[in-house]
Amino acid sequence: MAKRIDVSDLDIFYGSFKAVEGVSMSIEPRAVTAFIGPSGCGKSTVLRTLNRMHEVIPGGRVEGKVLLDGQDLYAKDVDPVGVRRTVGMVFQRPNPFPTMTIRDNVAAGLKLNGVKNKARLDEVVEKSLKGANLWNEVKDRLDKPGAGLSGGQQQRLCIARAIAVEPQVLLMDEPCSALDPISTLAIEDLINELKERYTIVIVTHNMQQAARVSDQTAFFNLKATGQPGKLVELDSTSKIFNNPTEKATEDYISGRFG
Ligand SMILES: Nc1ncnc2c1ncn2[C@@H]1O[C@H](COP(=O)(O)OP(=O)(O)OP(=O)(O)O)[C@@H](O)[C@H]1O
Repeated sequence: MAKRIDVSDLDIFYGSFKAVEGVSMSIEPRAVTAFIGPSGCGKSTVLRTLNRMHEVIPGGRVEGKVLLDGQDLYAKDVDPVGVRRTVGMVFQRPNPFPTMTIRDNVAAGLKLNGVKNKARLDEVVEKSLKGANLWNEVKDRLDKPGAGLSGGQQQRLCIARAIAVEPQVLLMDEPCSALDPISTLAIEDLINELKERYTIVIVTHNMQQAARVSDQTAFFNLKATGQPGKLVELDSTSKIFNNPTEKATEDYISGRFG
């Protein structure tokens, strides 16, 4: 089941550096939310707080709240590993486990969770690869290494790996930036299908991509280097691109930024 995310008064730090300040927003389930904004404004940093990956970085900490369907992800009794299972992540560069077979790449998370039954694993591998629109291309080479696939196929393999453990939210940090236009379209089509089942948040530098794939867009900005990034506005994608409330958003969208 897709889940809703509510962020309130979030400040994010790297050691003593406050990278992001005062973010409050709601991310709708079964929809795609795009994070846009200039380099260094904190898009990836905010994304990583949504599954507690930020604190993996030495000195990384947050103040404020992130609620997943009302549950505080940063409450004392919450296990961050469980959070990362519920809120999956796909990275900028496709990062399949290179020597593992395609099948084992997809099954890796389940095996870590203790699933051993081969029939069950095969079933999930097929379902996940179908879900990632990769099954037809790899069904006859499941025992070949993941590294032998094209970049676009590897990224779809990473998406299959992420959805195999049945997360409720998928975070994507510039998932197409290392891909050619055809692979990019395949991933965008896939995002469009996946949003029927998942809450999706995508960081993208490509404004056309944000306009194509997202339902909501969040624009982040920063006043100057060394200052914390802030959320300027979050609204429906058509509003942000056609009639934003804030002048800073309009300047950025229309290329007058900087
Ligand atoms: N591991 C880190 N250690 C210290 N500071 C970091 C780290 N990662 C990011 N920062 C700082 O946090 C701020 C926000 O960075 P972040 O990568 O989130 O921005 P971004 O909007 O995603 O940028 P880009 O579009 O260039 O990827 C920047 O000032 C950056 O230098």
